[in-house]
Amino acid sequence: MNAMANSRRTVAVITGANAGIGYALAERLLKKSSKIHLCLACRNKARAEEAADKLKQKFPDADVDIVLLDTSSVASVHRAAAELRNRYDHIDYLYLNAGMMKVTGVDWGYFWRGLFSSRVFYMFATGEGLLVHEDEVTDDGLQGVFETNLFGHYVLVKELEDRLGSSASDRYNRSQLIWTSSSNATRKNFSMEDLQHEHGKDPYSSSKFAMDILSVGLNDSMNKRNVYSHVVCPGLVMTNLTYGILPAWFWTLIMPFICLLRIFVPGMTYSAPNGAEALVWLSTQDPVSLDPQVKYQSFCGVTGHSYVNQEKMSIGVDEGQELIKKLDEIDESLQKKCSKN
Ligand SMILES: NC(=O)C1=CN([C@@H]2O[C@H](COP(=O)(O)OP(=O)(O)OC[C@H]3O[C@@H](n4cnc5c(N)ncnc54)[C@H](OP(=O)(O)O)[C@@H]3O)[C@@H](O)[C@H]2O)C=CC1
Ligand SMILES: CC(C)CCC[C@@H](C)[C@H]1CC[C@H]2C3=C(CC[C@]12C)[C@@]1(C)CCC(=O)[C@@H](C)[C@@H]1CC3
Repeated sequence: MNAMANSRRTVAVITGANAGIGYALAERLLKKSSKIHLCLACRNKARAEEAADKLKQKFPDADVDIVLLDTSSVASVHRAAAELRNRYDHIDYLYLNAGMMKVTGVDWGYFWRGLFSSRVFYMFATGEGLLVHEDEVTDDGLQGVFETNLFGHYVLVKELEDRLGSSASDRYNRSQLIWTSSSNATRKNFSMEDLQHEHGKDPYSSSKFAMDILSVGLNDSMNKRNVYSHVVCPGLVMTNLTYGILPAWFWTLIMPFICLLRIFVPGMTYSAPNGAEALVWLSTQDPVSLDPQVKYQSFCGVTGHSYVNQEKMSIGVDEGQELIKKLDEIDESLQKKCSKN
């Protein structure tokens, strides 16, 4: 880890760290170096404490604490950011991982047609068009998937700006923003005119594509301050998110099939530690040498070994700037609403 060589402690904050990929990431980071200070940013105190206790049991010397953060509430994001600013004068790694997807069903007709078509492997790798989604409106009046996956994280980054990077070009002052995006992110599901995806059918894909655009925009505006942003796809991982699509027993039953499918679709990482591969790998890289136009994917071989693949994206810096401008407008209008109440 690049900040390790410095005498001050290395701080990593992980959102959605109490379960799934976020928790596996926490474990893998501690396995790499028990000197890292971890902060689990979670929405539920009991679940966060349980995860922190589990980590401390496995790594008795580890420095692990929690902060309460609900990315679907701007007030909660502001409170969490204030708490994090209080505790740390510098954040080295900010993992923007918390996320949700509300699925009401699988389009099995589309699945069977896809199975006997040329798009079969693409279908397994991206899940594009296979799921039937729903969304909700948050107390902030925003679309739930948009606010949870993207907007709440954007506000967090903004609020933590003075704890990220530094204008001094010292490499130990660098910070990395690492977003858990998805191979399911597709341009055709995203519109700048319908950022929150109020009128579309795939809010998850839209929020993840917006994440890819945002990361490109943030590099453009923040690299000069030594802040670097990258996106990751962990592959298809068995977590509460996938158990919301099909039951756990089903996924366990078809595990041999999924492992075999890795010959053609290496994104079938299946386990959370495998899925965390690219997230861990990024923390070991010099961010200056990384390409902001690449999505870092966790891949897995048939024998079960995980590795990182790089997939080129094609996103304009101007798109990134436009998205940031629009997110700032939403943020301002929410702040105005709050100050009136
Ligand atoms: N599983 C997969 O196949 C893939 C997952 N991803 C992405 O990986 C990330 C992690 O998901 P995964 O581990 O699979 O799923 P899990 O459901 O296991 O974990 C999601 C984490 O995010 C937290 N979370 C959800 N909503 C909020 C919120 N409003 N505020 C704060 N935390 C919240 C959950 O908290 P709680 O436990 O309280 O619900 C949990 O800790 C997500 O961004 C997801 O989109 C990307 C590609 C594939
Ligand atoms: C394999 C089984 C016999 C049939 C399962 C069919 C679908 C339910 C899955 C096939 C590809 C999967 C997939 C995802 C969800 C479940 C599938 C559609 C994701 C969209 C989950 C969230 C992500 O972010 C993507 C990376 C996944 C891509 C693959």
